[in-house]
Amino acid sequence: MKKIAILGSTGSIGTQTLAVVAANRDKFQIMTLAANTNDQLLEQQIKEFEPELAVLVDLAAAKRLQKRFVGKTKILAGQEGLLRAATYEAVETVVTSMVGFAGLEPTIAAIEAGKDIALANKETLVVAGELVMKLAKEKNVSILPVDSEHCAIFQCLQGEDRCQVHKILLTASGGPFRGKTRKELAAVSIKDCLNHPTWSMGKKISIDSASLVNKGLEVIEAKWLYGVDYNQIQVLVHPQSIVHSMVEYIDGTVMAQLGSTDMRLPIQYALTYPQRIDANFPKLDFWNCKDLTFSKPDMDTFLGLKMAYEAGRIGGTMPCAFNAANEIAVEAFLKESISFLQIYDIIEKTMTAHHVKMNPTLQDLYENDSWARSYAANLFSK
Ligand SMILES: NC(=O)C1=CN([C@@H]2O[C@H](COP(=O)(O)OP(=O)(O)OC[C@H]3O[C@@H](n4cnc5c(N)ncnc54)[C@H](OP(=O)(O)O)[C@@H]3O)[C@@H](O)[C@H]2O)C=CC1
Ligand SMILES: CC(=O)[C@@H](O)[C@H](O)COP(=O)(O)O
Ligand SMILES: [Mn+2]
Repeated sequence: MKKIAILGSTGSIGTQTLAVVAANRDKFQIMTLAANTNDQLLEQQIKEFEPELAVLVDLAAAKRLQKRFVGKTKILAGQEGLLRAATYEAVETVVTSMVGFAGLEPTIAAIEAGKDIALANKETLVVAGELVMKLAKEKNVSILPVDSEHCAIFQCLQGEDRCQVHKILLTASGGPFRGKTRKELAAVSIKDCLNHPTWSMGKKISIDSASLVNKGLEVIEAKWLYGVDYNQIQVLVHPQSIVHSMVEYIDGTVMAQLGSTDMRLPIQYALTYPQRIDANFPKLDFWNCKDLTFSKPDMDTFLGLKMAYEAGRIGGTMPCAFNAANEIAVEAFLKESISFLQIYDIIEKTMTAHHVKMNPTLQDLYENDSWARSYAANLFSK
């Protein structure tokens, strides 16, 4: 019985993780759950999975739940509660399914406490990949990728010599605006952005997929997970999202992982690795597969990917600034304060103004995240 914590249990990845657990009650036990504000859904989850500890970071939401909840589960509030959920003694694996930079602190706390990490929160490695991977090595904990592409790469690397990897072929759906011109992107709405062609996901990652910032974040995530150079990571637009990514070896062999567009597969694999267990979700049906196509991404239109490569190659605190500017811009876009294309402007201006610090400490990263957030916010709130 694997004992699990889920940070971000009320979100897209969190609820799908609970679906995997519900289908395999003999294999997994939920020890702690944490979310931000959604007390109604967290309460339902507590009733169904009976964790020992549940946390709402938002103090008002936690208070509401503490007032009405009767049961054995202890309910805590705030950041302190979140860190308790991440480091809870009996937990073996922490699923990091919170969104954004907020995922960094509890992930580091969980690694410090010796927990294996099923990593969905890609922002953690974008901001602090070098530090996090080093810490995981020191603490002898596994970082198991949940992101579908990174799970695919991980599977393609099994049993192989990593020194013989020629390149990683990272697939991208192209998002809802694949093929569109910059002019056409000017007036896109929130609803257009959230209409992802192949995946159903939380709002922030859906906007990131539309801007190709998500693919940029994934390039940096792959760099740290697999220790490759940026020129060894090639993005391929594959609109069908069936080939989840590939690895090309020095002899020209290409290994690919294919599967249905269902996040329960990578989530389950991260929780059962190195074993596989039966799927309780639809498998790929080759009779109904459309053509599998691959093409070059349009990085001159979808600047999110181009700027992420730049940020990654510069290194130091630049990916942290890139990420913070994007988070601020996406939040503003979702509040209808800026247009879609302004997301790119805000990232670009923040990166241009940023003074990079190489080999940053965690403290440096926190300071640079704060700096980039306020710089980015000032670009449109004046
Ligand atoms: N969705 C997907 O298919 C995929 C997602 N990912 C990555 O996984 C992560 C989660 O994405 P997704 O599930 O789509 O996001 P959602 O927006 O659906 O869910 C986010 C979750 O995080 C919680 N949360 C937000 N802020 C905080 C905070 N400060 N403290 C504690 N909990 C917080 C939310 O709580 P509440 O509901 O209470 O606000 C919610 O449970 C992201 O990093 C994303 O890039 C990666 C690959 C695929
Ligand atoms: C499901 C998943 O892993 C997402 O990160 C997905 O990759 C988004 O699709 P895009 O390829 O459109 O960014
Ligand atoms: Mn992905």
